[in-house]
Amino acid sequence: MRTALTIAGSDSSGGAGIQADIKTMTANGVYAMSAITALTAQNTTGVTGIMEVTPQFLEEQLDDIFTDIRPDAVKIGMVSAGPLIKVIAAVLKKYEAKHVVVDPVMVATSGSRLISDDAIEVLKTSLLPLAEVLTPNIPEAEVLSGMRVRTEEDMASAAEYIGRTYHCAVLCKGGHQLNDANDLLYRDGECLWFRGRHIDNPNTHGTGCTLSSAIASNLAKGYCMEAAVERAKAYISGALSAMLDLGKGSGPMNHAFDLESEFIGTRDGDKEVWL
Ligand SMILES: Nc1ncnc2c1ncn2[C@@H]1O[C@H](COP(=O)(O)OP(=O)(O)OP(=O)(O)O)[C@@H](O)[C@H]1O
Ligand SMILES: Cc1ncc(COP(=O)(O)O)c(N)n1
Repeated sequence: MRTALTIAGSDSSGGAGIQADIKTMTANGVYAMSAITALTAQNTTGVTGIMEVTPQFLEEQLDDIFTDIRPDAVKIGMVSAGPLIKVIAAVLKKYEAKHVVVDPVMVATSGSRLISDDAIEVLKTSLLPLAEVLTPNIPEAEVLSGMRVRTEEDMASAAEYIGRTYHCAVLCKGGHQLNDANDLLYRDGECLWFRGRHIDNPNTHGTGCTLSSAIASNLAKGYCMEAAVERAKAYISGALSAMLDLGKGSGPMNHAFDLESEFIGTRDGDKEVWL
């Protein structure tokens, strides 16, 4: 079985972060491992607290993983502080990690800030150059390129600038802002559009985490970048189409849409009767 590692923050409500990544990797047929950068106390309405791990403890988790079960791909999500980013960069180099997917998480769907300003600078100088592919959404692409992104042409220009600067592929996601389901892949001087079907579902908590983990899983299984993105888009469309509706805010998706999940008891009026 192929293996994948997520380096990210824990989401107590289970829809984004480490929890979304492990569900996605499992559903995409790879063995999932995790190195946790921070605990967050959050639900679908917002993040109420962040507790970072120490850089030493993150390094210990990563050393234990790489010296035992080597990941075939690595996905990096929320890393809120510069010293943690430096540890990740050093470990990826030390173990010559393959298929590194970086989702440059900056702000949660609920609006909460998930990275400090100085950490963005460390991200740019030490982590982005190690990535095979970056997956910014539009606001993140604006921060990384210093450009305003308002049109599809702007998405292509920003992705090209980021790709040339950090020598990697860039998947600029249109979600929630320009065109929801249409993403642009810049790779080796060429732009390729992935035009998805817009799904009318307001519950999009964790879409970015899920897409990047699905790409990492498919790279781990040996698919080329274009096929990995295509398959990841199909997976996220399935998870959104399942129309799960949990929580008071922008809720999570159904990562296990392929598995049976209905209540098997019966109903007596308003009451659930257990078998
Ligand atoms: N309503 C939708 N219908 C179909 N696909 C969607 C929809 N919303 C988002 N997507 C897809 O989900 C993926 C994640 O994109 P999105 O822009 O939502 O990421 P993000 O902003 O980083 O997510 P997050 O909510 O985790 O911050 C992309 O492939 C995008 O096209
Ligand atoms: C731990 C963690 N990582 C990432 C996100 C971003 O996901 P979203 O923007 O969908 O809230 C999050 N909310 N929490």
